[in-house]
Amino acid sequence: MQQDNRKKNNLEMEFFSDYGDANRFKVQEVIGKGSYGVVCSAIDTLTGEKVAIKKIHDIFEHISDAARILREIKLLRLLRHPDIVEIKHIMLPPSRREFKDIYVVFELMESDLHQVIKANDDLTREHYQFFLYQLLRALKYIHTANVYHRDLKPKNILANANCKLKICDFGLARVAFNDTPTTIFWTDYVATRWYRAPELCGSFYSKYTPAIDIWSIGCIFAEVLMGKPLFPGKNVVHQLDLMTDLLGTPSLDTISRVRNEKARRYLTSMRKKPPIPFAQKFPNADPLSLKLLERLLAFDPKDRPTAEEALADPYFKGLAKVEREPSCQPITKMEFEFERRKVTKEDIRELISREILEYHPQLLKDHMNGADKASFLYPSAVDQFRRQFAHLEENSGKTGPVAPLERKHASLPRSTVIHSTAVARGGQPKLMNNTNTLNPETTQNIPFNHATIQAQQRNLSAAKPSTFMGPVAPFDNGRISRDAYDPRSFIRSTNLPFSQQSAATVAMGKQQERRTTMEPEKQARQISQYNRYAPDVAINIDNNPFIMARTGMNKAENISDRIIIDTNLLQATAGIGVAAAAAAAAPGGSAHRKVGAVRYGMSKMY
Ligand SMILES: Nc1ncnc2c1ncn2[C@@H]1O[C@H](COP(=O)(O)OP(=O)(O)OP(=O)(O)O)[C@@H](O)[C@H]1O
Repeated sequence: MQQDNRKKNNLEMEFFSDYGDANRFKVQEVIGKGSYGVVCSAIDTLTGEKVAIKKIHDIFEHISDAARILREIKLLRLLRHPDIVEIKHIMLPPSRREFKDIYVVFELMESDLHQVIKANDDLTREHYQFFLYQLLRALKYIHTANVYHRDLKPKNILANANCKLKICDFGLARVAFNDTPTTIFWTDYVATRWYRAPELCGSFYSKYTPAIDIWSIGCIFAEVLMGKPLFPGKNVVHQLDLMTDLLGTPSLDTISRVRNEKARRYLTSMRKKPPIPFAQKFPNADPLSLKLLERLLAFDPKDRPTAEEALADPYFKGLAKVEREPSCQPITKMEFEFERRKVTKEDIRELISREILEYHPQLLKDHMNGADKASFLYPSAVDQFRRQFAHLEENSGKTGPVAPLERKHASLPRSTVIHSTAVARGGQPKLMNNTNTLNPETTQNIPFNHATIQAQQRNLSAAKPSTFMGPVAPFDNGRISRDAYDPRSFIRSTNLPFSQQSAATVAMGKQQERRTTMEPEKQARQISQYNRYAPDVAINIDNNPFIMARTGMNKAENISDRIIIDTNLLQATAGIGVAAAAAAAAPGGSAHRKVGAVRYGMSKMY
């Protein structure tokens, strides 16, 4: 009898281990924090790969948060591309009906573009070109799927030391369906102001186009070239001022196309400004890159190229190849039905569970066959994870961050493609004896010289701890192998070695920066949660930022009335949201993220 029981237990273990996850991931340390959760590095003992596990807690506290998470995990499942971060797995919660947290396993990246820009003042022209190429290639794929990212910024672009960039954070993304009035979709626009297109700063139109993402990519590229944000506006009016300082006031023709009458009037009444030549603003950049940048930053969205057109720009001659730049099948309406209906928390919970099952094939099969029981308690690793995360979070606060062995925040290699064209930021190329571009085809055979790089790192990291030395070349060649849609078949390069000292220093800085920015983030979240219950409206010209700026605080105080205005400074003056104002003042912090973002109202489902 006892033997029978043991046999049964073993069988169960075997069966469950398929999706029980329990010992599969060994969590290592906290590597990031966002407003939705904590991210830890871990080892996937099944594959030996390093992964990043994001714990998203209390996902059902607010339905809009839950919808955001559903949207993100769904999109990342559907958008499979080497330049988009990949979800590898989602842990099975113990109960389908009652779970609160989810653990999402991503491929591990080493840094993000924000850190890279901050720490590398000696990027080369090849880096610039290659960065932009990858971003546009990802965008082509995303846009052909009919998805708009809507929150592109350096922090949402993960980076590896081998120059690989991957777009992440699809929480604000939307799928555009032809038969759906997009107006509703765009009313809850909260994307980061500094990267926001002019038409979004002034609700020029009732419908937006993928050109909003192209604008953001233009801002990001300019930031890469300059080493600092191009348009760091303090509020939307200031944002538009900065744009027109560089681009000049828009032409009458452009203004005449603006549908919002008040915005039109505002633009017409602006002091006339001539455009500043880009060659003057970016004196040392490759003229071809500036020509493309000017196109990306066209004030009128109709003048901006599509991602596909931008990839065909002469700037990418020798690098771009259509076969390496796949499109995506448009996402079907069915997948995003929940965006178009009134849904309850329970509906979203069910949909998230369904998404999780996509990573647990056997259970998915059972589910499809109706064989699973909703009340069934899955053998889940989540309890164990909860304890591990809690322990790490506690300790990372007390003892400071522990340098992850393989993480290289803020480091990027220099080109070893013969002699690189190192361009001091804002300076002339240091060496011009090589005009090699980071051609995925020519670089694929360049040997990856581990030993040399390690030696270089040791020597140089002592002098300049946050700068990474090494080649651009061993990028995975931008090559999309047989199945362009399967990132697993994408050829990956070896990760570069890691300098303990530099990583510790940089990680510390990063951690500190996060600590100081968490409060404003929380504040932002509170404000947006408050606003979440606002009634549904389409873009309302009375909520136009220009009007807000003029009418002062009476309207701003009336927060429950549909909007939070986009001026942290106004909030500060009026004494409402002092923390938000402090956030606005914090340079380079999260202030520009969500605090004070325009929220014209809620989309229909809420
Ligand atoms: N795949 C990954 N590899 C390495 N680090 C990562 C990965 N994903 C996220 N991180 C780190 O964790 C941090 C927080 O993650 P993320 O931005 O996804 O959280 P979030 O809660 O959605 O953030 P936000 O507050 O911007 O919405 C990031 O800034 C990044 O440094």
